Amino acid sequence: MQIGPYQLKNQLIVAPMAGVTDQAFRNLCLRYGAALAVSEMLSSNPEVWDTDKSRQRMTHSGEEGIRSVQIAGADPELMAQAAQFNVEQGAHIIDINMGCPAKKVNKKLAGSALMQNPPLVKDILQAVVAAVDVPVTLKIRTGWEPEHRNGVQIAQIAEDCGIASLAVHGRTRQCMYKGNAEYDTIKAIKQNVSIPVVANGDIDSPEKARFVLDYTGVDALMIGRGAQGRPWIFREIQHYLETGNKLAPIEVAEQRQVMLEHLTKLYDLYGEYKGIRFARKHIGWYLDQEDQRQFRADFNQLETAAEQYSLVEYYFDELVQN
Ligand SMILES: Cc1cc2nc3c(=O)[nH]c(=O)nc-3n(C[C@H](O)[C@H](O)[C@H](O)COP(=O)(O)O)c2cc1C
Repeated sequence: MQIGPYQLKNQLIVAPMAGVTDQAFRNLCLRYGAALAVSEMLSSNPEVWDTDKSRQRMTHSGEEGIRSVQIAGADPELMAQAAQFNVEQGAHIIDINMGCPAKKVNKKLAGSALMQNPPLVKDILQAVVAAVDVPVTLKIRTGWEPEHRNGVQIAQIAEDCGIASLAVHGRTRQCMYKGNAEYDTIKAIKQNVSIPVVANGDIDSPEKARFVLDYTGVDALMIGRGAQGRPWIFREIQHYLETGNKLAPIEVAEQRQVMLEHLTKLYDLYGEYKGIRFARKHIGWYLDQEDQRQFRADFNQLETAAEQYSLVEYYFDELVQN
């Protein structure tokens, strides 16, 4: 798939997930074969750019691959300024978030609430596309609510405004994360625009990836929660798409190495206090089985990076010995 001047090496993209897809996690996914990883959403409100959180999200040094930075907001002028600012900070692609149902975002009528207001969508897209020389991509849901699935209309507006590619999460705003993602609207969108379309929602296995590609005819797939605690899912899916065969599950030694590296990167990125809190979330996803419950409980009690690191090492040493 082509996004402006960038030819993606395959059809797999890491979904933006605030609080999850930081630089440490994006780099792991890219190493395991994802062609592109979209950053966590950044507010278009300049008043918050000077916070630790925004600064962390805007840092790209050490970042591998094509840098796609997501912005969120509802004011065309502020969105245009945010896009320019992030290009100055090193973004290669600007992604606009019209897919987020979070209350905090929607109160300000940003994220997926914008889909209720197609003229405003047009104003925002035109302003951002005109403001920067890099490709601008858009992420939407299928509509505002199940009775108003206006994804096709918004997609056509996006195409007219010069959006370089469109990712669609197969739920409406009202559905939040309930039920299953539906792919019929995504298929209809693909049939009604000529810009690249990316399918998103509930793609969590190689077989599901194959199914969604075939069913919708889209150009690429975007994977979010399926990669939590499993960044190697991109290798598994790519292998399956290429060969039709499933890879053996990841070896214990490799999983150990990935988790320990991930911990180190989290401590580096956030410092010890915040790093150990982020680590609890990620380690909980890596080791999420019922028989790993005691491990998780023990891990979550720890208050230093050194103890967390040692407990993960110990866990794997025990696993190899038994
Ligand atoms: C914890 C979390 C944070 C998210 N943050 C964002 C975000 O910042 N921007 C965005 O466009 N979507 C965000 N999303 C939505 C995802 O990008 C994706 O559309 C959704 O999770 C469905 O894909 P999945 O089933 O592969 O997870 C978030 C989802 C989760 C679970």
